[in-house]
Amino acid sequence: MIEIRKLSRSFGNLIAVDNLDLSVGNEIFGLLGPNGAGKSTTVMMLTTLLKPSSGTARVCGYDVERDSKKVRSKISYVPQDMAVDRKLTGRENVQLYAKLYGVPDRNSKVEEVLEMMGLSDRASDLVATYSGGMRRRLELAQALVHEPEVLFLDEPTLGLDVSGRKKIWEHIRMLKAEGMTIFMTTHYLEEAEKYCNRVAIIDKGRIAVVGTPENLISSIGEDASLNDVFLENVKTPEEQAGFNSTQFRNLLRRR
Ligand SMILES: Nc1ncnc2c1ncn2[C@@H]1O[C@H](COP(=O)(O)OP(=O)(O)OP(=O)(O)O)[C@@H](O)[C@H]1O
Repeated sequence: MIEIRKLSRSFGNLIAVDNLDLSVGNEIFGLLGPNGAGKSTTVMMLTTLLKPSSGTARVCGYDVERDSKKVRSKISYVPQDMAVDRKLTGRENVQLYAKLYGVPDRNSKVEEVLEMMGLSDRASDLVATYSGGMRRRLELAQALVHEPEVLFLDEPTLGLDVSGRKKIWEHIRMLKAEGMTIFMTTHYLEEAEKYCNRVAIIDKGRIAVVGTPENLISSIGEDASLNDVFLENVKTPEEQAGFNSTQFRNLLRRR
């Protein structure tokens, strides 16, 4: 569903994404990495919102630069920041999207996705009155209205409480079971460990490791977790600055 070859993106002298190679099939795929690692930049290129500096990416067989319109018709993207209008009702938000995408049989499709996300009862209420979890589910409903083949999610459970996060994951898994490919970023490693079919850890624009959570964890040790895999593959700020942890502690002691 997604084929990335030697994909790079620079901002001035900064290389945000560096020579990325990755293939994603029909799965829940998690892109993990520290702040500033290049996750959002990668997602922005795959969703045609940002031009690559070099390399190629194909989504559903279409090139993100040459066939960007085709790509957009096959995907949906739920960004980190709010993607719904607080001054409209839930239903009006989804209707707006359905109209923009020229969805046939619009009204019944809108009701179907609202129902799917458990929002039918509150669909006539203003989004301003929704909880964070409901708003996230509305963003998903909106993203699903044109039946995308690939769904890109930037930190879908960020800021939600435990039950809100559980609900979002139930929906994500249901979408995968129905044949949708999910490409997501997250900082919640325990969620990625539990729910992603495969993950990649990216650091300073480069992929450090990619694989199933089970395989990555077993390569570290018996009682390990995805947190340990992450820490093993991502440089801490002091390591990036050329210190090892002992040097860093000594430096702090001297101050
Ligand atoms: N429009 C831009 N102009 C200049 N630099 C940018 C721009 N967008 C991103 N960057 C830089 O590119 C690097 C990668 O940023 P990116 O947002 O992709 O990281 P991220 O992994 O998504 O981080 P986070 O987890 O904090 O969201 C960072 O150093 C960031 O400051």
